[in-house]
Amino acid sequence: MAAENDEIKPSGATVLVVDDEPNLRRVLSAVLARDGHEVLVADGGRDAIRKAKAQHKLDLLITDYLMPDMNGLEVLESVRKHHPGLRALIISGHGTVRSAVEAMRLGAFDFITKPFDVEQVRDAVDRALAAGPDVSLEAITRSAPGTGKTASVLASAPNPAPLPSLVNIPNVSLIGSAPATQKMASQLLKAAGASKATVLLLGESGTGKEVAARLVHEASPRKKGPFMAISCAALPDTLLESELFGHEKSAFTGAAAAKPGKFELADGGTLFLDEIGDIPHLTQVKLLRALQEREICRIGGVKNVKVDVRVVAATNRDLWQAVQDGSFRLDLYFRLHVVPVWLPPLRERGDDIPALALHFLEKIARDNGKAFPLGFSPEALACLARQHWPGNIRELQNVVEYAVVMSAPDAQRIELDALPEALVQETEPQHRQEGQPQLKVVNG
Ligand SMILES: Nc1ncnc2c1ncn2[C@@H]1O[C@H](COP(=O)(O)OP(=O)(O)OP(=O)(O)O)[C@@H](O)[C@H]1O
Repeated sequence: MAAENDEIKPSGATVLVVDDEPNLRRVLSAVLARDGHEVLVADGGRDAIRKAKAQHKLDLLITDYLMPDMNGLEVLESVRKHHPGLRALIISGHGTVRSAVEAMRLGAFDFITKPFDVEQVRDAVDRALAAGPDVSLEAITRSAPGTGKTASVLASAPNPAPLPSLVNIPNVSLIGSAPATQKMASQLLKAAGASKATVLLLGESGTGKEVAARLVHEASPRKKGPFMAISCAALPDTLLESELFGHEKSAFTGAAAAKPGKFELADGGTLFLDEIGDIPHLTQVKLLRALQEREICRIGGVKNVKVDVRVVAATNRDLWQAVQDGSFRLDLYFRLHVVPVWLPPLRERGDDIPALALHFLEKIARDNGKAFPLGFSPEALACLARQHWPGNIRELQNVVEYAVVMSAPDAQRIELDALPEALVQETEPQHRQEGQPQLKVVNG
């Protein structure tokens, strides 16, 4: 088995291993050398930069995240000045997902949490080497957008734990640190990295599918391209087709001028198709063709137009069930079900409720021109925490909005009596028992 694997592994690469723990350096060097790579070791960031500078050829950096002299992302940033496009694996025993997210955003290939399995590292090394140099390099060494600080300064901010934002990239703020949320975020970021793969977001209404779709776009190499969103349930059949594929002049009554559809408008970027489970049969056929051929034909048009679009689709329906009962095409299902990501209901990430509630409180108070209340009273927070939240994060947001409106303009905090009465009266046990995920994720 090992011998078989050895035959297909990339070998002969030059790898720099940076870790202040001698044992780890030893283990990693031994494993990599056994796989036929040339291994350089450094016991810290400065040593790594010096060695990288002196090195002509470097194919991969494996660096610890937390080291006494600098963190792994700073090492990556500096080393890349001498080795543009260098791939990196960041290893951390202190791996908050936030650092992982930051690492991926800055162009690290993978983030590995200690304790790790040697096979896991070998696998990550193989994938990083097989991927070749990172061509989106400028994005890594550039200053982090909108802050004026360098990305490494952001990443090394002391103790990220009190910050509620799990992912905070321009246009996207994904709040939450519950294990289910972390898993979701890490899957979304991995999906983002595969710039063409169709992503299918599965989750109940209000679980953050649009936020997730934006994250996939903004964290992907397509982020400079457009992000277009359309709700497939909100439009009558003919209008939906015209919105998706566009139309030529006089294609139908009222088509006074030619109009490009969302597929064309999203060229080079991402198209978010919300409520995909609701599209009519005929549109399913056309969508399938667009996904297969990567080209569309406007309504009333004669020529096909090539489009470079990544589709992120979302549904709160059980799509597999829809396939079973004949309302959704099997071939389209498989076209969409490439990278499925499950968005857990809020009741399965109860730990996120305080951070989400505070996030909405700040945002809503600001939007309403109110002074930002300091927070929630313990009773109010406890009440929020024990709800079942059938409407998920959107419902929590609505409740916070209600509470802001109901509170006195100069209220220092949100009290229990500012929350909707029905919520306050609800009792924990009944509602906790009700909630079961409504969706089945096939092969997910
Ligand atoms: N993790 C999160 N962090 C911060 N805000 C969030 C998060 N998830 C969702 N939201 C917010 O909650 C609201 C509902 O999210 P969103 O519209 O993305 O849900 P959805 O699953 O698309 O809902 P629907 O299926 O009803 O369209 C939005 O205002 C969104 O900004």
